[in-house]
Amino acid sequence: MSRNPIYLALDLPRLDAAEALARKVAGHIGGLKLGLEFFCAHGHHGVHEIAKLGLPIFLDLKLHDIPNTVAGAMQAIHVLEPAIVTVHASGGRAMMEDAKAAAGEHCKVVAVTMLTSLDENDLARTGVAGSAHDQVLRLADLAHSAGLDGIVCSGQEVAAVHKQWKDGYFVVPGLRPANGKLGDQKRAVTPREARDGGASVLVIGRPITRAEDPLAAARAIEETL
Ligand SMILES: O=C(O)c1cc(=O)[nH]c(=O)n1[C@@H]1O[C@H](COP(=O)(O)O)[C@@H](O)[C@H]1O
Repeated sequence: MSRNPIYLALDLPRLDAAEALARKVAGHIGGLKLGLEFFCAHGHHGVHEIAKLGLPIFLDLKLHDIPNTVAGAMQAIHVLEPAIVTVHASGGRAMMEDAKAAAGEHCKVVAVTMLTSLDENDLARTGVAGSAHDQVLRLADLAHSAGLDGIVCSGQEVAAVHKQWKDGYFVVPGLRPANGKLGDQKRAVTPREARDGGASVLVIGRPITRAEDPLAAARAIEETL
């Protein structure tokens, strides 16, 4: 059986709580995602502590700056040996090329295309006309041409991206079980739909971390896949 594609988003302010939760659901997930909230609060020390659980670490820092600065940041996180790191595709081709060149040999670098908390109205307000679908495909193409391993997109676009980038690595967040609370997510699909669309990684946070019984929630999601 292939590896469990669920990466639990540990967006929790306390390190001990994050560690305890990860330990509890470890048998029902394939990896752990540490994002901005976690990294700003706990830095390298926090990553080392969570890595002790033995699951692959997805360091979701969504780097977005000039190429030289992003390459320097990538070098600085080398020691943490992340399995996956994110940059923003809108940082441009040179930035993505330099990020990939600076990444560790076994680290997948994936580009965030259009955040799953945005819809087409939000996109228009940033000055980008057209559909979410077109914007994601355009940025996926740019990330591919820059030599990245894959992209981050919503489950609404993943099948289309998969069609044009057969061996890409596709990270899909913004997932909600049927009838799950959306919160700030606007382009949500179920974990099963994302997997069927060709997602390589399913990022799931609040449906597990905020559940009354996180273990039961993780198990129930795993069973739908
Ligand atoms: O890069 C990401 O992981 C990401 C990209 C994106 O477009 N949307 C998105 O929600 N995420 C992350 O995925 C996680 C989703 O969390 P939940 O909405 O709680 O499941 C959060 O940690 C976000 O930072």
